Amino acid sequence: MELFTVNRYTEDLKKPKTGTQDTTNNEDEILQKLLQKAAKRKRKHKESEVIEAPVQEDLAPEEAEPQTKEEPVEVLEKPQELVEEQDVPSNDFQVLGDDGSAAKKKKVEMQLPSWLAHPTIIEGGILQPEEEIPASEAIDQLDYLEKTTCLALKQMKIKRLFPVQRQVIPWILEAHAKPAPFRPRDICVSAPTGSGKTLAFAIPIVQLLSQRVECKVRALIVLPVAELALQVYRVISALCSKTELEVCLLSKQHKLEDEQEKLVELYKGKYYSKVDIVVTTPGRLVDHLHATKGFCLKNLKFLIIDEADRIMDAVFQNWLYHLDSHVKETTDQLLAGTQAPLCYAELQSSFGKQPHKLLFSATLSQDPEKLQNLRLFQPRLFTTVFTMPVIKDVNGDDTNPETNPDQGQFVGKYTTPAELTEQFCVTELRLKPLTLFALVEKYQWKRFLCFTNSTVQASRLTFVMTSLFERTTTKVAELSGNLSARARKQALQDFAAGKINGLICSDALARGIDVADIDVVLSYEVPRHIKTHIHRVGRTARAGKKGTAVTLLTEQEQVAFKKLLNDVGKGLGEEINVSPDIEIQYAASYKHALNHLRNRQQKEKGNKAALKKRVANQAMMHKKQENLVTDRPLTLMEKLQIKASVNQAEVLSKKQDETKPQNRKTKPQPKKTKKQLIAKKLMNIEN
Ligand SMILES: Nc1ncnc2c1ncn2[C@@H]1O[C@H](COP(=O)(O)OP(=O)(O)OP(=O)(O)O)[C@@H](O)[C@H]1O
Repeated sequence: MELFTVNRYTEDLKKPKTGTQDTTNNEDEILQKLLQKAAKRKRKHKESEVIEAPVQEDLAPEEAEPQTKEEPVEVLEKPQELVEEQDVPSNDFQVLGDDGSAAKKKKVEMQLPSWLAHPTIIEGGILQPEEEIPASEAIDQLDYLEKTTCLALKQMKIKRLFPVQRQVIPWILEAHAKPAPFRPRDICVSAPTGSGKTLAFAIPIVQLLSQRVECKVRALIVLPVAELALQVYRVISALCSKTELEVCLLSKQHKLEDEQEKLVELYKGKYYSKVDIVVTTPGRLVDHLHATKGFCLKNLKFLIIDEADRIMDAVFQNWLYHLDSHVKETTDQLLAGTQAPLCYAELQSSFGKQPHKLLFSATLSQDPEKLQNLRLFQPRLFTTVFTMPVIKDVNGDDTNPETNPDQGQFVGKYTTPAELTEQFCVTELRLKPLTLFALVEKYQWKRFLCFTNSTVQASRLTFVMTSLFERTTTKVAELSGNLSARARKQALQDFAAGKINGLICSDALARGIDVADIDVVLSYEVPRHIKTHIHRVGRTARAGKKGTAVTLLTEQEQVAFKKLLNDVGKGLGEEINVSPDIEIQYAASYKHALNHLRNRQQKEKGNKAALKKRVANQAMMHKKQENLVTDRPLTLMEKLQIKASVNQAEVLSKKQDETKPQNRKTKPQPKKTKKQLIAKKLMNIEN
């Protein structure tokens, strides 16, 4: 896309006239020509002023549209602007940054690649209640679903397919039914949260792999966090229950050795794969690519990236680079390097050698160009964002801009589930926790998620809310990256079982987590990005069920948040409020809660300072001992190593201190651990 046009005037200068004319004469001639041109223009504009209908050939198309009578000021002003421009002799060069020329610049229109501008629209966005589904749509009536799949779906209590599944599943199955050298187009699917994207890729890959003879890793599903990977693993395992396919979950929640045992086996000096489908996080995948002998991806048929925009945004140990070198030995690389095959011969040679890439997300539309890092093969986009492709006439102009102003605007638009109601509540910053408490009490929400922007805030808010809810039946807990994987799993389980009513979360878990029947999702702090908002509110109103999302805003935040929503074609929603005298009503308990928090923070500060001092003292003591024991002084490297190990110990104990607020009452025992650590380090140095 061209952003600027720079005209270089070179022609006449390059061709000096032959004979007696020197360069000076030539320049004079050019100057004459330019002055003539300027005079000609002046004449033209004088004429246009007379007839009061200016010819605006230099203006952008929308500016050149006939002016209505309601805007007389512009009609008079535009010729004036043009006349003023003529005062400076034109030299046919476009001066960058020049104010006059900037006014003339044509509006730069976003030109999407064809595959983004012409998506396949997923029809039937609203998920109908089960009772209203016609018999013809029941899963056993769908001829593309195998019996084993229907059986598994029935066990999962699924009676019909959702729109995204109805569209994507047959498409993938059909694409793979075509003979060589046909290569299926890679696909990107952008559909709202809770619309059933997991089954949309799980069903076809399980069906297409179920007839395999030898067990090899043929499908790799990559998800951003361990909790999500576990969730998808469960769905795939349930689908595979009626087949011979083996599924394996790789995530940091398990020991690497245990996973290695599940992945491969060594028989008579040769490694064999024990699994067909691998569900993993990017980080863990890289660990196995480096450390697991026999973990082979050369037979990969499907590469599925869920929450694709999130995964492509983050670096995640450069996982794509590592994956690339492990997939297929072909001349054209999977994820980087040469272009996708263009001619028949290339297509034939690459047939079956590259995995079919399937990308899914609810917010894929932010910057789909990023996905090009994956070298998608003739990608196809499936989306529920309802905008028609731009229809251009032969001159490249939009044929009907008035009737369809949103045409072709896929990028930057998001859809939330139709069943979601969005609301907001305006409050003061100092009263936010109290407002949150009052809202839960007023609406009697028994299952809610409350999002904050950081783990520290999640931890503090949980503390205050626990104190506020002390005398009620409502129980809240923290669910953030602060906690260990096990603690997070436990919190989610307790919430699902109804032992906890509210989870106060950081955004680490805003994506993809599927917990049934959440009454309301609360945003305690305004999300920094619109994508975060879409994923937060998407934890409710899932699978066709109704849900509510409430954002707590201060007066100032309200303006910024409204803009954030408007930019993607959304509105603030309905305003709700709590009684204005909540402050008086709950004054005592709020004061009590805040005092508690203050004490806790002071204690934490004290603990940290004491710990730091203790660690420093230990390091000093140790150094002295070392100098006594060994005659020789420590080398620089040894000193650095000791320092690093002490620092590491310090960071570790700090982390433990932060992540286990409930254990803070127990006496810290860092002395022994640190001694051991230093001793171990020294042993290593000496060895
Ligand atoms: N055909 C179906 N019938 C009934 N329930 C379904 C169907 N498909 C999926 N579900 C249920 O809908 C819920 C949401 O599905 P899923 O997690 O796949 O959504 P998603 O589109 O991936 O959402 P997100 O973008 O938030 O990750 C799940 O509880 C799932 O069991």
